[in-house]
Amino acid sequence: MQILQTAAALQAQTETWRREGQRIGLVPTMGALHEGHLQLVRAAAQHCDVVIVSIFVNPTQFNNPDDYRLYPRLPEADAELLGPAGCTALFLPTVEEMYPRPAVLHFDFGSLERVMEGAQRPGHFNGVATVVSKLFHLCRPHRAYFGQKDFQQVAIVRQLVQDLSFDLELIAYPTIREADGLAMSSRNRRLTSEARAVAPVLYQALQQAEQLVHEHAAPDAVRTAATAMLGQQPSVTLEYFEVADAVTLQPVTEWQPGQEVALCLAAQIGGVRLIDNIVAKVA
Ligand SMILES: Nc1ncnc2c1ncn2[C@@H]1O[C@H](COP(=O)(O)OP(=O)(O)OP(=O)(O)O)[C@@H](O)[C@H]1O
Ligand SMILES: CC(C)(CO)[C@@H](O)C(=O)[O-]
Ligand code: BAL
Repeated sequence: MQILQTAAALQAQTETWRREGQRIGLVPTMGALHEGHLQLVRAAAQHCDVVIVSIFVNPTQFNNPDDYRLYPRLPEADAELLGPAGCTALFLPTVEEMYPRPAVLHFDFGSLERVMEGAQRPGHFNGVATVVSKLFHLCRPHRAYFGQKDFQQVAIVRQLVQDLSFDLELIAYPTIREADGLAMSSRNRRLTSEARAVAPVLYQALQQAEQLVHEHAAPDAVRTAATAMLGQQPSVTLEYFEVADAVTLQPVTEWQPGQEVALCLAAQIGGVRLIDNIVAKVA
């Protein structure tokens, strides 16, 4: 596996691969890799000739300076994991390499970004769209892999691909969980053992909500039940629990038969912010 640290080196390599007719897979990450990331890399290796993994803790998508400062950074350990998973090239740029001057691009994804993560984290999706666009230009992937754990991010990137006519296939990969149901996340490393013991309640609340959807409880009753379950845990601060249409991401007030709904939440446990979701189908 080669490690590339400059945009110029990455561009030269991807141009060569394109000329040779190699199919390029891209897995963008912020590092502190876990099994969720590695499954994306393995999936990319299965379907592509070469796989680029980027590790870049992107400052422009953080609205909270402490969250950015405390984000786990483990580049050496990450590099060890990537070769065996099938990564061909690790792109590990500095902030100055990615942003030689302050980022000024402005994206507007309309109603898709005015809810949930977009509403709670001002500027977040502008930063995501900026860095993902740059990565798409530098890597010129045939396929780009993203996790469903970041459900709204997938919807935003899908819109970005369409709006800017990126010639690539977007692959949304299912959420990988710990044995107790907690969605794998780099931020899980920051949980204390007490917080880690409580954290599976997030998935339990989602499972309860899914069951209620299947029982045709009203959307507001689903929200209320989830909020009540999470409210029983003093260390959990719920930011939102939403029942959203899985395509438009807008809050659901009435079920449509056959509709897919995304049950999405964000919560802080002991000061660590986690997100999770389940997609359920209305009978
Ligand atoms: N548990 C998981 N299952 C599947 N994909 C995942 C999982 N966790 C992260 N991903 C995906 O990996 C890519 C990189 O995510 P990122 O590096 O932010 O990791 P993360 O674990 O989501 O970290 P955090 O949520 O703490 O920022 C994203 O497309 C993300 O959706
Ligand atoms: C897609 C991404 C790598 C952009 O920084 C990030 O938002 C993430 O890790 O999900
Ligand atoms: N995977 C989500 C990226 C973020 O929280 O900024």
